This record gives sequence, structure tokens and C-alpha cells, in this order.
Amino acid sequence: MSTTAPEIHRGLAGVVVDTTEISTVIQETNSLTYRGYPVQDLAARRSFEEVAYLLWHGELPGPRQLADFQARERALRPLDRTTCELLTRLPGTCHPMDVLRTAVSFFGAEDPTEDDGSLAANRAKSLVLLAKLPTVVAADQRRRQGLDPIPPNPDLGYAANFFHMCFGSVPEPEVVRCFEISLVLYAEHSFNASTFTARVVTSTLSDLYSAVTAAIGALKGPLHGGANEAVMHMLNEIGDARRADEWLAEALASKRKIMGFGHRVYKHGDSRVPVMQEALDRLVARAADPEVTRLATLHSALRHAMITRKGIHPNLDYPAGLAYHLMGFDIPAFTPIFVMSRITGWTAHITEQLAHNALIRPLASYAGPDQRAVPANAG
Ligand SMILES: CC(=O)SCCNC(=O)CCNC(=O)[C@H](O)C(C)(C)COP(=O)(O)OP(=O)(O)OC[C@H]1O[C@@H](n2cnc3c(N)ncnc32)[C@H](O)[C@@H]1OP(=O)(O)O
Ligand SMILES: O=C([O-])CC(=O)C(=O)O
Repeated sequence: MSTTAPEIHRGLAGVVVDTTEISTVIQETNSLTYRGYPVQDLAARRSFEEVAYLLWHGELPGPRQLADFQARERALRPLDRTTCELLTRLPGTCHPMDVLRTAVSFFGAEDPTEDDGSLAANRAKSLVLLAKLPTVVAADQRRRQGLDPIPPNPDLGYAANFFHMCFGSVPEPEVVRCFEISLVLYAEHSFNASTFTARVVTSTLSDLYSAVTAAIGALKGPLHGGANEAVMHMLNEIGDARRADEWLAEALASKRKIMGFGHRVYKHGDSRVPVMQEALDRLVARAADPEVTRLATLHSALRHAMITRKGIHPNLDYPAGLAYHLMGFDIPAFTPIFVMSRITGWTAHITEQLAHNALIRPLASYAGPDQRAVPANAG
């Protein structure tokens, strides 16, 4: 009998567990494609709704398909009275990601077809979540500010309507465009931790709402989606560009993880960062405000210090965090906004997992005590 110890892949690092047709990172060119299209080009030329359609259907929509998709999404945006009541009953201290997780779980409880895992039923559920999640996120941000919710406006696109529901007005098209770019960039990233979570739940033939609820829990953590909020807290903690390098040296010496830096897949920079950084630069330029300049200078100083000291580059959460602040969203809304976008990727993966399902169940190498006899009695 062989006594060779099994090879352990902690964190599943480097393990290829399945195939996917949805997206890939091309290491040689440091680029990301959705269904074959470079994400930079999608961000430059297409709306978030078109990208959602692409991720779900495999092809970009034609004009009639897009009009139909938009009409259906817009009609589904309002929340029913029971959901609104449920949301107002949650404690004021409840993290917005817990609010979203609870809302998705409740949508599942309310849906009589929850257990219908057919493609048609899952497409319909995915569209419900895409349409309603922004309404929940906006209402929750307003609740934190002691304000009543603003109903969705069916005349507005996905991104513009979100601003309308948060603030009662829509900013200049350039700001809406920067937001839409962030949604396109956040939409999908292969087998990241939250998407993989959704696939694990789906692999047991559980329902779509359960898979999305679990995925929200995985995205909340600061090593994943929670980092965009953590970036803003960190910038507020440092305060000034002149302190960035000294702060970083101390943080690294005390083994702190610097939020918004590093990535499991990209070791020489996240392919999405240049596009998001350009959008952020445009927001900074149009603000022409000393406070915004202070934050932008600090942001850039910390990036420079981290690359110089550790050779570790920013990930998408680094420019997105500051961009969301400049757009006027409060910090606890940042990761929920990520959910509003990633719901497209998660549900595309849930459908793909079901189409070629295999139960996801890895092995572990046991490191506990040898077998032993149970003592006769406690006394
Ligand atoms: C959209 C997204 O989810 S993107 C990710 C968002 N998360 C963050 O920004 C949180 C901060 N970053 C991190 O914690 C990590 O870079 C992760 C979790 C994203 C990736 O982690 P892994 O692939 O497991 O890399 P790992 O943690 O092994 O890092 C390798 C080395 O770089 C160091 N490192 C990596 N990222 C960072 C960081 N942000 N700050 C400090 N050191 C870092 C590690 O300490 C480790 O050093 P060591 O070899 O001396 O121990
Ligand atoms: O791919 C990852 O591990 C994390 C990430 O960037 C994402 O989910 O967008």
C-alpha cells in the first residue's frame, strides 16, 4: 500500500474544477472576455442590460430582443408591500449585504415555482432578481438616511434608474456612464469565490434563490466583494497622501492585508483596473473640488507605495470603491452595488452548472486523532 501523502491544494489554488463558456481571463494578454468579447470593449460600447443579456444567452441582443428584455426588466422593478414591510422591520444596524441576502431568501419563499429548476423558470427568476435588487439597495440606503423609498422609474435605464431611486435625481450622463462601466466590469469573473459558492449549492440540485443567497454571503467578506467598502475605510483612516507610505510600512509590518490590492488570478494587475481607473479619473476631473483632489492624490500615492514596496497591484475594488464614493453612494452600499451587477454572472453560472451538473464534493486529508475507543461513561 502506498503511503504517499495526497497533494493538498489549500484554497483550491490552481485547481481546474470544470469547464465554462461564460468568461475567461487570458493571462498572456492580461484581458478578460465575456462570451468571447473583451470586457473593455463591452464597457466602452454596450449598456449593462446588453451585457446581462449576453451573459445569459451567449450572444448580444438585437434591437428587438433588447427592447423586449428592457421592457420586462423595467416592469419587474417594483417591490410588493410584503417585501417593503419586511425590509423596514430589519434592525437599523443590519449590514446592507444582510438586507440583500434576506430579501433574496424572501423572494424565494414568496415564489411558488421556487423548486422549478427548468431553464425557463431560472431565466425568469434571474430577471426578477436583476430588476428588484437595485430597488432593495436604493431603499436600504435611503432608510439609513431616514428617508422614504423612491419608486423605480420605468422610463430610465438600469443605471440611471438606480441613481433616481437613491437620490431622487439622475446626475449628468458622464457620471451615469462611469457607474454603468463599473457594472459591466463587475458582472462576471469565472470561478471566483461567490460564483463557485453558487455553483456548489446548485450542484446539489437546490434552487436558484438558495444559490444566490449563499453567493451574497460569500461576496460580503473583505477578501472578496467587501473589499470595495474596506478601501474607502482605509483611505479615510490614512487621510493624507503624505502619510500613505509610512502608513503602508506600518500596516505591512503588522501583517495587515491592504484592501483593494492583490488577486488570486492576476499577479501583474487586474485587467479591469485600467478601464475603471479612467472612469474614476473622469469623475475626479469633473468634480474640480479640493476634497476630491485630496482623496484622488491619496489613492494614487497608496497605489504607488504598494507597487513599490510589495510589487502588488490594485484589483477592481480599488478604483471602484473611490468612484462609488464620488458618485455619492454611502460606503455600506458599495458591496450591494457589486451584487446588483454580479447577479448576472452568478445566474449565468447557475444555469450552466445545471445544464452539465456534477455534485461538487472534494476530498480532505484527515489530520485529526487516530481512531480511539469511546470512554464508557462521562461520570
Ligand atoms: C473583486 C474581488 O474580489 S478582488 C479581491 C478583493 N480582495 C482584496 O482586495 C483583499 C486584499 N487582498 C487579499 O487579501 C489577497 O490578495 C487575495 C485574497 C485577494 C488573494 O489572495 P491569494 O491568492 O490567496 O494570495 P495570498 O494571500 O497567498 O498572497 C500572496 C502573497 O502576497 C501577499 N499579499 C497579497 N495580497 C496582499 C494585500 N492585499 N496586502 C498585503 N499583502 C498581500 C500575501 O501576504 C502573500 O505574502 P506571503 O507569500 O509573504 O505570505
Ligand atoms: O476572481 C476573483 O477571485 C475575484 C474577483 O476579482 C471577482 O470576483 O471579480
